[in-house]
Amino acid sequence: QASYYSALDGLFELHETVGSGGFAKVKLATHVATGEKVAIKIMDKRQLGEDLPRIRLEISAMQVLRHQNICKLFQVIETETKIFMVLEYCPGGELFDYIVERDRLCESESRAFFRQIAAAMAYIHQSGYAHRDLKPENILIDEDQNLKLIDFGLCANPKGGMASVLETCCGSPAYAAPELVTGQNYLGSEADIWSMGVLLYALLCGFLPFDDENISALYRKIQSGKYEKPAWLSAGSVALLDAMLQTDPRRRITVNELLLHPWLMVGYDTPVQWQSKFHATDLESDVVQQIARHRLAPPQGVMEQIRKWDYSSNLVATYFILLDRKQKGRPFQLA
Ligand SMILES: CN(C)C[C@H]1CC[C@H](N2C(=O)N(C)Cc3cnc4ccc(-c5cc(Cl)c(O)c(Cl)c5)nc4c32)CC1
Repeated sequence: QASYYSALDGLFELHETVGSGGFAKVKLATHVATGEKVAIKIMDKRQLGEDLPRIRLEISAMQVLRHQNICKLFQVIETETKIFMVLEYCPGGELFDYIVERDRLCESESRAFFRQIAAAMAYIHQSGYAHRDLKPENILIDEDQNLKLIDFGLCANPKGGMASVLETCCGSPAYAAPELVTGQNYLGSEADIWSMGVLLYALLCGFLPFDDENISALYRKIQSGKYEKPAWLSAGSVALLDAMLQTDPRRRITVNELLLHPWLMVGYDTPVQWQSKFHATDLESDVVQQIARHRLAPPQGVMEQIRKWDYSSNLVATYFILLDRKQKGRPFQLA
């Protein structure tokens, strides 16, 4: 397996492979200009086949969706055979493994995580998207124990905004809403709320509310909406789970009602800050200054270059990576 890619020469130093999902390989790397760690998702276009449109969708969604709880896409490098996605480093790995290692999380840790998932989903829905494949395998943990959503390969951004219904059936069955498994027309935002209910249950219990090796038995359980309520679940947790795991999507809690639900507020005196901390318009001037100084170039010229938001350029990646360090309160300088 060649682990030398000329397209990355001088831009990134490649390290170990940390995972390989079906048609992609994920390697850790160091961004040479800033010395910062990143992850690079490497795909071979010839192996992608009919999955190529899904990757294009994931890339375009991640370029638009910039949020503190969504894994940041810093750069996209494409050759005639490969696509390289340069991504925010999440050393904590998947939330799925985090739960498995602990059996289940206590209510307060589940709440701290769930508030971040609700923030990401509120932002995604407000941006006119639906994720449609929410599960702990698609949620990563960064170096500060913050959650980062990944895998927007199934996300929908229907032309008519969220109001239009989505026909395609997708995502992972155990997290799929009843209206989805019965092939009815459904709203991505409503199906996402159901998946969030399944996710919250997985955090609090360490197993799934609806599970069966037999797929049609699983679908029947999902459509029944009946699930085990272990004794360790508080009344507040059960009330919220019931509000999200409503089989009738019209009776299901909406993401805006969720953000104000009492369960999310226990121990917190502020509602979930779901708006994105990232502003595409006004650039962070001290980051621009740092780059301009290092390049011995006028700041104005650097700003104009960045504002093109050309994801294939190393300048945009450098800006994003330094901005990310600043937002994490870490020192940022150019190597
Ligand atoms: C089965 N899975 C869905 C894939 C698994 C691959 C390794 C990855 N990882 C790990 O498992 N560490 C232990 C290290 C690690 C560090 N930083 C990462 C940063 C980004 C990503 C990432 C991976 C994929 Cl497949 C994406 O589409 C996106 Cl948008 C981002 N994975 C990272 C990652 C976690 C997920």
